[in-house]
Amino acid sequence: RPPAYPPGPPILPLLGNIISVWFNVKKLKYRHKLWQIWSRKYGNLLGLKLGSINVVIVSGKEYIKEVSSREVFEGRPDGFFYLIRSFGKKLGIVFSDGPAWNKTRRTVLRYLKYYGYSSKAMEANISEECRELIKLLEKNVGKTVCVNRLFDVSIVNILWRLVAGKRYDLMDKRLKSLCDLITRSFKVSDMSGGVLNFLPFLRHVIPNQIGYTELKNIHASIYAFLKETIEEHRMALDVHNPKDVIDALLMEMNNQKDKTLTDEELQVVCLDLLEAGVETVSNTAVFLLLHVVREQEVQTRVQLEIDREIGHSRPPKLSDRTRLIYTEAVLLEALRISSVATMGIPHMALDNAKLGKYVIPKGTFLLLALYDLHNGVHWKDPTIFKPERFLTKEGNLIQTEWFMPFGTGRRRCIGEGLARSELFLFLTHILQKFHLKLPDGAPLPSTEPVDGITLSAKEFNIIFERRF
Ligand code: HEM
Repeated sequence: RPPAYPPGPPILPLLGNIISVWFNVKKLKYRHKLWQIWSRKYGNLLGLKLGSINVVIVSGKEYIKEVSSREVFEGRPDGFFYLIRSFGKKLGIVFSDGPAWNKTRRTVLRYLKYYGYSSKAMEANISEECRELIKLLEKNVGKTVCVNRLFDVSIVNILWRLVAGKRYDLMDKRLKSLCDLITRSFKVSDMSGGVLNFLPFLRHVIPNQIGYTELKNIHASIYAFLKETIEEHRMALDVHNPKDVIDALLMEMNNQKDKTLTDEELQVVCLDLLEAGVETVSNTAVFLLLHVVREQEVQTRVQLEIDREIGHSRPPKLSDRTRLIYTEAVLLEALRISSVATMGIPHMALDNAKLGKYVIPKGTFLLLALYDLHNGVHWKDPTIFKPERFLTKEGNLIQTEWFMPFGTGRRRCIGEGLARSELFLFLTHILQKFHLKLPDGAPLPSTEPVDGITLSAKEFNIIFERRF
């Protein structure tokens, strides 16, 4: 028999699995939970049809690695949901593919590095944001602080200093509302694109109910901010002294012969960096606080390690990472247990391809089950926050292929180094100075996340107490 499409639940004409997905997600609350349950039933390659689109859920480290490493699966979906954020075209880095993606990814990385990415300047940049954040927390010592959006502006600042050469005050109203917009856009749907992707004509019938109106308005506001930023750069551009990534890309635009780099492309690149680089780190940092306030022994062990290896007279540095092994294990455990990018970013088959004993038709979306990889059967007591699982008996860090929060292969995250540095410096700066506790009588904050494009923590409060 010729190879078939991977197995899955029964497919209805026209709608495919949309109705059963809708009912089950309502019941289970999380899409990744449904994919997990169905994958256990049908296998590590779960074949679905959502509307007219084939969607395969890829589970287990072997298949996730295989899909991430084969060129034929290097595409990104071109469904309606993905393209409304980029003028109806495949632009930028995150949702483009082919030679244009490759060129843009390499160019942007080159300029990010030139302007300080992964260098000492980057460390100075993150450290400055940590100092500003500590100042803000100093003003709130002893008070009840809702921490869910605590890191947003700091994280935009770190990225924005490279991209646009500026930072904002942590209380800046415009930047805070920009961050709120990004957060809201991440809650409208999930990485599969939802109804808007699979039944896009519904936007003409029930635009509000399926999130179309909201997404359109959000993107219009974010683009207004980006256009203004780019215009300011264009007016002030000094061709002898480009100051940041936007300047460098504007110069490249002026000098190019093939006209491939357009204004729209530049705007989408900026949007990509903001969307991919802010919610992911911010939500993981908030989960970190959630876990260390819940697990007071973990918090104490990190503080003892900081006291022993760094002391109180100087701030933490990235070079301390090699000695703060337990703290590193805490970061890895937070990235594992809270896996904010539950299904990575969807890949798309660029041609018909064989995978295992099945055939994946051209145009199929492939969602990588990263949450399941990190919280599935491989891990002992996966729901328990246990940093020791990342440590050998001798106290060294364990590397495992069952852990790939940033993906793998040519489409892997370009922000891994930055994200890990940010998380390390935020956590150590905060725990060096403060003890984190819950307000009197408050219940333990829930580890149950809120669903969306990335998972986030439910609202909770912390009291920051000065340690010395
Ligand atoms: C905890 C933080 C982060 C997590 C968990 C995370 C996770 C991921 C994952 C799973 C992917 C998809 C890999 C794939 O398609 O196979 C990805 C892609 C990407 N990430 Fe991150 N990321 C984080 C932070 C960042 C930061 C700080 C930046 C900004 C510099 C960033 C920029 C990107 C970009 C541009 C892509 C698309 C790459 C491409 O399609 O070629 N991410 N990330």
